This record gives sequence, C-alpha cells and structure tokens, in this order.
Amino acid sequence: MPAVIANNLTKQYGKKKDIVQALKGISFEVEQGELFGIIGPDGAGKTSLFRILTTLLLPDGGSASVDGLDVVKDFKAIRHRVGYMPGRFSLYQDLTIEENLEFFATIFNTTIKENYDLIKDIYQQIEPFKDRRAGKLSGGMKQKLALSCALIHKPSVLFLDEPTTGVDAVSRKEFWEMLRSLKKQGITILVSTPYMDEASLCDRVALMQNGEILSVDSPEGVIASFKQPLVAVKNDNMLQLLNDLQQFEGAQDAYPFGEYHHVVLKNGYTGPAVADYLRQHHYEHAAVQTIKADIEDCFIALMKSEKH
Ligand SMILES: Nc1ncnc2c1ncn2[C@@H]1O[C@H](COP(=O)(O)OP(=O)(O)OP(=O)(O)O)[C@@H](O)[C@H]1O
Repeated sequence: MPAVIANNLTKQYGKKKDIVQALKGISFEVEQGELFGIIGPDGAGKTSLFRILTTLLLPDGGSASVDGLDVVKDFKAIRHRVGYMPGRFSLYQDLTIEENLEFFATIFNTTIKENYDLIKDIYQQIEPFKDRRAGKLSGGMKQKLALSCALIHKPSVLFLDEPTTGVDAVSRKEFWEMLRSLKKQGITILVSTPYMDEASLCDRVALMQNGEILSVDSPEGVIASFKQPLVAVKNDNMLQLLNDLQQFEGAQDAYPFGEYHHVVLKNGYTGPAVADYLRQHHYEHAAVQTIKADIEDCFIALMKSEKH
C-alpha cells in the first residue's frame, strides 16, 4: 500500500472574481519509505497540498489518503501518524529549545526520553543550547529544532514544507543528510522546495506549477526525458549575449544559468552552428560548449512547454 495517495485533489480560495485555483486536480502516489520531493516556485500550491494531506485544510474535490487513512474521514488518526514542519517557523519563540520539544511531546502523549533515539542525531547538535529561547536561535538551529519537534511522536510519514528556504548552503546540505538518515529508519518523507537543485537528492520528484503536477519521475528519469541539444555559452557582455542568443534561429530557448547562458537548440542545430552565429555577430572569443542537461534545465523546459 502506498504511504500517500492523492487522487484528483482540487482546492480554490476566494469568491467570484477573486477566485484562485490553488490545486487543479493533483494526483500522485508516494511509496512507503520513499524520499519524495515536490518542486515548484512560490504559489505553485505546495503548501495547500501539504495542509490537505496533514488534515489541516479540507479539499474542495478529489480524495487523498495517508497510511491508508482518508484525510477527511480519518483526520484524527492521521494526526497521530504524521509529522509536519510548516514553511514558516512554527515554534514558540518564548519557550526554550527543551521546552518546545517537551511541549510537542506532551501534545502527542509521549516524552522526549521515549523517542530520543529517533531525534538523537539531530537534537544533539542543538542540545548544548537547550535553555536558549527559540526566538534567539539561528536559522539552521531553528530548522533542527522544528524537525525534532515534528519527529518527537515517531510519525510514519513526515511532511516538510520548504524546510531549506532562507537557510544557508552549509545548513541546507546538512539538512539533506539528516533526511537521508531518517529515510534509513523507514520514515516516508515528503519535502517541498523551490530549489530545483535539491531535486537530485530525492528518490522521486513531482514538478508542480500553477496548481498542477507537470511530471513525476526519478531524477535520472527527468534528465533522460530531455532530448534537445544543449550548449553553454559565456562571454564578457552577458546581457547583450543573451539578447543575441535569443534571436538565433536555431535557439528554442536561451536563459542565464550560473556564470553561463544555456541555449536549448532546435533539432538539427549543434554547438558549431552557435559558434558560427556568434562570430557573425562579432563575438570573437565566446566560449561555446555542448553539455548534458542538468535537472534544472529539464524543469525549465517542462515549465515553459506547459506555459505555451
Ligand atoms: N488563504 C488563502 N486565500 C487566498 N489565496 C490563497 C490562500 N492560500 C493560498 N492562496 C493562493 O493559492 C495559491 C497557492 O498557494 P500555496 O501557498 O499553496 O503555494 P506554495 O507553492 O506553497 O507557495 P508559497 O511558497 O508562496 O507558499 C497562491 O496563488 C496563493 O496566493
């Protein structure tokens, strides 16, 4: 039995002229023990989806189950089985680290001691500061405390809504390592993120945009679906270069990518054709390299093809 099943979920906000269709019929399944990513920009509908699956919001249509339990009918039972780390900091700022953790343990009728093993690796990193108020912690420490609190009742499915947003690169990396070790303990994890590069750290990812899921696949599967030739181009005047690349008849798309511009070529065009075009436009020293698509290139292509 899959750990999570979403079947044609819909959700809208507002009335009449101001209606926002936040979820437009979302369907997917997450297997037990999977680390499943939901990647999408702000406003894609990730929070609405997580709030429905954690029984904090009712869907307008469709159905969903977690651990075989229905999110509407069996909401009470589900609440004991899921851990939820909301996007915004959810802890009590005036309580200390230890008091926050005790509070969450008490609501679930358990104790820190009882489930210490599960949170040990994470909690030990902040335990030396256990008397510090949550409001006075750094972003990375808050994140570790919030994760400990979401885990303290030993959930079988963990929902993490944008846990790495606004967190520095080192803490982001550490956080993903923590998730991989939680996965080894058999916990199913759904994690949402706006960062496309985090997709490659998941077992499978769903790409979400405007209330719809555009694809569900393994990171390798997403990359394999990219069939167009791709080149990376660099020169001194990157802004002018981008404009010129976008005018190239063989370019299907051109966009900034780190210190390069990536150009997706129409079939039949190759790197040397791009180099010729640039020479004709007086770029004597532009570096043009044929490259393999990265997961971000694949998502950009999927999102743009959906928009058209
Ligand atoms: N309570 C609400 N009332 C009106 N519109 C809402 C409400 N909550 C969300 N929305 C709208 O629904 C859409 C989806 O929002 P949601 O928060 O689910 O997306 P998200 O992917 O989590 O984005 P974010 O990271 O910005 O929270 C957005 O257009 C948002 O403005």
